[in-house]
Amino acid sequence: MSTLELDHVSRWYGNVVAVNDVSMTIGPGVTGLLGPNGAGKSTLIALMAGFLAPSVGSVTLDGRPLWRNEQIYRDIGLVPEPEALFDYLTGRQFVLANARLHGVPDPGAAAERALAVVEMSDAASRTIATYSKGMRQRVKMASALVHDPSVLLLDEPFNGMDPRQRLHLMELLRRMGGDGRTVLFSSHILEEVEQVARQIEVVVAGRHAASGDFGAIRRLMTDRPNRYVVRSADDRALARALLGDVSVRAVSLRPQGGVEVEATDFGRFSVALPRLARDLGVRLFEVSPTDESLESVFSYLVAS
Ligand SMILES: Nc1ncnc2c1ncn2[C@@H]1O[C@H](COP(=O)(O)OP(=O)(O)OP(=O)(O)O)[C@@H](O)[C@H]1O
Repeated sequence: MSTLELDHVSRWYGNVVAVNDVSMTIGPGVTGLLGPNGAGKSTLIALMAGFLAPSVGSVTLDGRPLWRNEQIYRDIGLVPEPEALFDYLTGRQFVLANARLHGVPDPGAAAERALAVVEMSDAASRTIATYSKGMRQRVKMASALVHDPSVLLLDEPFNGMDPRQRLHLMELLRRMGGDGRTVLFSSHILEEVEQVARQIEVVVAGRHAASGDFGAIRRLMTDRPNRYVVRSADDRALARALLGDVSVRAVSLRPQGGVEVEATDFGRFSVALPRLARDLGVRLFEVSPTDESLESVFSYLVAS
């Protein structure tokens, strides 16, 4: 059982602050590292893998510092995001090379075991150039697992996978977590994370924005104020009525037509709007959210 600990960690590249004063503890089981593009997820994973030194703060595995600590690499498996594979090698040769690099006692047996775990034994004699995206991901996973590490770190492992490959990988991650390994994977998609991860850590613009199980994170995201544009046959009358409803925090008439509504409670608002329109005899033409982008959800989390 292994626990990764980040204690007030910052990392900058020149004058770009990629990770800003992050403290978090990653224990056994599956943890999802959620954040929009550029949030600092890859930098955090590189810090946890011992590939990068923190500019400030410390990253430890069971109390041992990760940076420049060769012994610790035996405990860590990393599945990086870039497709840096050797296409001319077969899957088996690639995994075997990694087993040798790690200096495992019986590299041949270790490679076969790792290939079997990711269900790649049958395709192991083909060159990597002939693999699909999902197969490439699995062979990377096999090479990360070949030395049987207690910690597995995966950077955006679901990117570019089709639904079947996605389900397969989710199942594999669950199994790894269930075996007591400390598994952390990054993603920018909440739905993806909540299907596998027991614990979710949210990072935005280098900062640690939220932490909890998926229920807690989901609540944080859906309870934020929601903005909608409503177009109707009589915007002014509708705006007046909406302002009187508890589910609505602010209403404004847009110069180009339509009412902009800030709702505090989406559930109540979705019931109140059609009821008010019906009572007023006003026809509704369109209701559309104005800020459903993931970035706006994340910015709300950081601001709160
Ligand atoms: N080697 C580098 N030199 C300069 N800036 C960097 C370097 N690596 C990352 N950055 C910057 O640090 C910030 C965080 O990048 P990082 O790749 O860690 O984020 P991310 O959440 O993994 O994003 P993505 O999902 O797009 O890979 C970004 O602003 C990025 O441009």
